[in-house]
Amino acid sequence: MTYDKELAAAKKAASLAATLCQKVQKALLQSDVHSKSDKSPVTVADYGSQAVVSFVLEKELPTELFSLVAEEDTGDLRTESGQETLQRITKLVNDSLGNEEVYADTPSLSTEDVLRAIDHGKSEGGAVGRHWVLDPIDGTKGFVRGDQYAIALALLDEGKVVLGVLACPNLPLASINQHSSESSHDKVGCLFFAKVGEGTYMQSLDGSSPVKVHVSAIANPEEASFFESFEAAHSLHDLSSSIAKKLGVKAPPVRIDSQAKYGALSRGDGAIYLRFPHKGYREKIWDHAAGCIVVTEAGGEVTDAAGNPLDFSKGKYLDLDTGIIVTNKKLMPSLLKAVRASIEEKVSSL
Ligand SMILES: Nc1ncnc2c1ncn2[C@@H]1O[C@H](COP(=O)(O)O)[C@@H](O)[C@H]1OP(=O)(O)O
Ligand SMILES: [Mg+2]
Ligand SMILES: [Mg+2]
Ligand SMILES: [Mg+2]
Repeated sequence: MTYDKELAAAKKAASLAATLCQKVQKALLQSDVHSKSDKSPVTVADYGSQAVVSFVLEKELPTELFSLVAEEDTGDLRTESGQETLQRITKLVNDSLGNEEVYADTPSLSTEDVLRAIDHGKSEGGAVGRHWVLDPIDGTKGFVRGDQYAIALALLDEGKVVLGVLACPNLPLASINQHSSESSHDKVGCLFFAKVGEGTYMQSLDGSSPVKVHVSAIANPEEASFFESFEAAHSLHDLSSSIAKKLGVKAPPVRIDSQAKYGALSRGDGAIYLRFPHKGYREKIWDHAAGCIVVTEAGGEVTDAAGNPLDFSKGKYLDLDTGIIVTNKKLMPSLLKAVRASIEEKVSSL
């Protein structure tokens, strides 16, 4: 079947990367968190995860042209002060791969091999051919806090997302909606995956059989709950709350980090996800590609604030009107109306 071997490789790559991230999150030292030039945090796990995914995809799909658009680059790791960090990343990567029987005989990667694997992620993407799209840790701030994060991997074919995998190591296997009990949150670690035209499935990261998931069927906004960023710096919480009020949503927002929001929405834990970055922020394709197909294949819709579908064919960035909104097909028309009204109010009050 189409993209079968690509999906199998993507699941394997994201699961291995998740194991690496879990190990680092457990032992996280302050010295593992560095600041990039845009002031966002990056850890040895972000780099390690990118190296592992890049290595596994190339190994598993040797006959295909390999193009990867990924978040991290090796600039800081090639400096004098980056050498110790690079050694640590290399050890982490070798430990993760060494634990896999199939790679046990592969010679250990050198620091140069690791740099090369990370640098594979330099592709610009676009509308022609196939490109893998990776966020090695989406929600680094959540990761550093000990909260939610995701390894998000998708495949673009001629500008369209054709498969997506979201590994969410800290997301409970049971629903996180407001009616679920705390005790049902004990078992964590979800792997969501979707292939175009074939639906979305979830399994546990430790390998249970996959179950098909669907977005919430709620049609009455009063019964809906909505997700937004944990970090207020990532999304305008006041705009989301004005939209929710207009719609008649009663429940308070559920704030969690990363594309785990798309995963949770795809299985109906909540019905709406609203994201309105501050002025001047440009959304990147790796922050939405996997989440988008996971939600749409589960029966949901993902659009910008003007109601247009997201266009992943323009390179690294998404050119968007104002924000991103996600919900089921029944709620979308009234949600879009509330979004427009709230944005107009905001503009006229300036
Ligand atoms: N200033 C910002 N505005 C919006 N999103 C941001 C900003 N800085 C980083 N991000 C990205 O937002 C996503 C997580 O945000 P949220 O948890 O709010 O959904 C991540 O992709 C994060 O990148 P990163 O992958 O580096 O963590
Ligand atoms: Mg980052
Ligand atoms: Mg991200
Ligand atoms: Mg990231």
